[in-house]
Amino acid sequence: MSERVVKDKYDRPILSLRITLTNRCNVNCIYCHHDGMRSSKNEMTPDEIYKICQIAKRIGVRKIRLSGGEPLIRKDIVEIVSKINSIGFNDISITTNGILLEKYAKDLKEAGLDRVNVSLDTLNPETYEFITKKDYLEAAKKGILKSVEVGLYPVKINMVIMRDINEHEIKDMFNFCKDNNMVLQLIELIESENCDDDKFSAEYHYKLDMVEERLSDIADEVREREFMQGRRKYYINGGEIEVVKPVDNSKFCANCTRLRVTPDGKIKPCLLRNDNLVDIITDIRNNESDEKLEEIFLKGIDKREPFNTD
Ligand SMILES: Nc1nc2c(ncn2[C@@H]2O[C@H](COP(=O)(O)OP(=O)(O)OP(=O)(O)O)[C@@H](O)[C@H]2O)c(=O)[nH]1
Ligand SMILES: C[S@@+](CC[C@H](N)C(=O)[O-])C[C@H]1O[C@@H](n2cnc3c(N)ncnc32)[C@H](O)[C@@H]1O
Ligand code: SF4
Ligand code: SF4
Repeated sequence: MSERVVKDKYDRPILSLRITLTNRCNVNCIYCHHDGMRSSKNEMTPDEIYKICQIAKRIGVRKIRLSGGEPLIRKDIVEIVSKINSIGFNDISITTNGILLEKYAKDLKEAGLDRVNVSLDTLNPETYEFITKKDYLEAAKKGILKSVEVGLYPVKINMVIMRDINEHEIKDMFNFCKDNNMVLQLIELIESENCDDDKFSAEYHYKLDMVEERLSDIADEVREREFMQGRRKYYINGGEIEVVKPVDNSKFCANCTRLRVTPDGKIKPCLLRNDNLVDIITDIRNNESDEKLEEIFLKGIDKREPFNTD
């Protein structure tokens, strides 16, 4: 039997769910968009997250991504992954700053986590401290290597590229990734109303078009991820670089297949909008039926619109 696929009004299939587990974090990155939302009271419990994932599975979601804030500062993170794993998704992943990964990587793997994306913008301790306001570079690196060691695969390194801050470090970071069998993701800085410093994006924004051109020239192979915002992957000398260019990119939004959930249990149709959230947690707490909860999910999907259009 073929799996169910729900599409939105723009013919985009909903294949992945991104759950922001908390807005709290153990660092304070200068550019952080906080997954598009600041408030963080009333975080969902593991059972509530489990229920949301069960409904997601019913409507055909294949992939679950846990994010934050920093998802690993939730003390129940292993329990959350274990519960989600019992539902049977194709892919469960976490996006993390890596600082607590040395502690949790093995337990997360055993609980059913498939892979991690770890944010690391620099290998330079001073630059790391400038960006995050903390000196946790070594902890993050240890966490990254531990993830590789326990078999989370692939480990992806998220590097947000900023003018005059780390643009010159791409080659070093690529070598660090290649040497440790990891994928490098270069991310264009997104302007967001949820960033503490609203002038930051304009000052440090660095267009990745030239970088992509250069990668095209030297790549042995280029592939496109059709159901993942049409992103391109470049294979170079046995290493891999993916480029994430969400800014003013209508193709990126036209190929967006993910729905989001906020820490306090609202369906969030788009990273960059907060005027179309749909509350689902109230009905979960009222023990409403799965059919009713599915209807709420579908209402969230109905509100999806591409943020960037031509
Ligand atoms: N505008 C926009 N940016 C996104 C979206 N999803 C991810 N991003 C950006 O892409 C970057 C990487 O996100 P991750 O959480 O590591 O996950 P991913 O790369 O999207 O997912 P995988 O490739 O499956 O590992 C982050 O900097 C996000 O800000 C999205 O739906 N819209
Ligand atoms: C909000 S963080 C949450 C997960 C975790 N704390 C981390 O840093 O990986 C998710 C991803 O968004 C990226 N991000 C945050 N603010 C951004 C911005 N303004 N532009 C582009 N990416 C951003 C981070 O680098 C990280 O890879
Ligand atoms: S990007 Fe991640 S690690 Fe940095 S402040 Fe935001 S949530 Fe925390
Ligand atoms: S519509 Fe565009 S901006 Fe909104 S979540 Fe999807 S890719 Fe991101």
